[in-house]
Amino acid sequence: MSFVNFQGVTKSFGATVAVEELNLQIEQGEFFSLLGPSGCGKSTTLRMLAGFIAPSTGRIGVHGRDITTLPPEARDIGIVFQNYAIFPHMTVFDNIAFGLVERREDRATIKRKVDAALEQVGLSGYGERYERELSGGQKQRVALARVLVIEPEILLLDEPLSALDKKMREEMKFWIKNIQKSVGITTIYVTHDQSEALTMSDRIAIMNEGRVLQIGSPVEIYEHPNSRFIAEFIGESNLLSGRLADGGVMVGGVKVPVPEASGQTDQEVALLIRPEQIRLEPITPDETPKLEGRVIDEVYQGSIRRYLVETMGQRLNVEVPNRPDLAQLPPGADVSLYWRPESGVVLR
Ligand SMILES: Nc1ncnc2c1ncn2[C@@H]1O[C@H](COP(=O)(O)OP(=O)(O)OP(=O)(O)O)[C@@H](O)[C@H]1O
Repeated sequence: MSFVNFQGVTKSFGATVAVEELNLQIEQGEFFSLLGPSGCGKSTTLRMLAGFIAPSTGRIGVHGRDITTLPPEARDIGIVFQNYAIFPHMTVFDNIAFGLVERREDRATIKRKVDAALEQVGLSGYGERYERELSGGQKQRVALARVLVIEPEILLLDEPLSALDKKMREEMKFWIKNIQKSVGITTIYVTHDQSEALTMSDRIAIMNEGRVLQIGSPVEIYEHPNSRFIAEFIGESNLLSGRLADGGVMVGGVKVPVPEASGQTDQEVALLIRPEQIRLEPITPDETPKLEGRVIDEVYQGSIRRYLVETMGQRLNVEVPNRPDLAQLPPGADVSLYWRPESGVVLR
């Protein structure tokens, strides 16, 4: 039996179906992300688990207990939102102590637990500060400490990094993941940012229009997306249109080998190739490459060069590391293209 169980959960707001027939199992200690575009239903899912809204149909279970109709305060769940919900008129110490005071813990225990929480989030010595004296990242650390100190069974994080600047977001991604691992708390993270989900999660559920389209590890989701929607939503993608053939996909008169191509010959498919999987080389006169193309555009982006290459009547994005041993290819250059057959994913 999984730790968190959504069974046939649907939530409608009038005519809007925010979440439809959700069946989701999350294991104890897992870092699980709900990822999807705005309006896909991820916050609604989280809010139903927290008890802020009730499902229209279906059941939610935690640790073998049916919590579908329990009020939020009767659920053992902590939540951190996008906007740092810390009290401005209280010190950091008192903010973190808040839940413990409500539970009427004694002063010595409160002091010990708050000091430990401050240390855990790297804010020892910040106890006497007020919200206005903290950076955005520090405020989110306080918000997290305030939740962790009461040792909930489940931690819910609703876009906790989206109000931070890019550099702080990068730093906090690793920091949150590390803290989650060291505490071992079952965590459900809501985000529309694929890089956050890929970096932090054990597993990711990709949602769209109220439904879960795929669940898998970051590697499974990125390397084996099960639909065009996911291929395009996660990372950069080239989707070549072609038709299934024996051992490959026919693209513009060329058979591109693929590892497995079950399905009907001649069926229309898309062949996904990630930009970083393609190797580009200048064509030398004695070469007969399998795939030839021409550079249409080149964009310098510091650590990589991005090329737009026309081949087999279609255009591909190619990402090449900026290294002295890799040729720089100006627009107009004739090139050969290589990738391993197993880098291609056939999507229907
Ligand atoms: N209280 C509400 N009343 C009416 N419709 C709602 C309500 N809450 C959410 N919805 C609708 O339900 C759908 C899913 O919303 P939800 O907030 O779960 O999406 P989301 O994936 O979290 O989006 P975002 O990333 O923009 O927060 C949307 O169409 C939204 O407009």
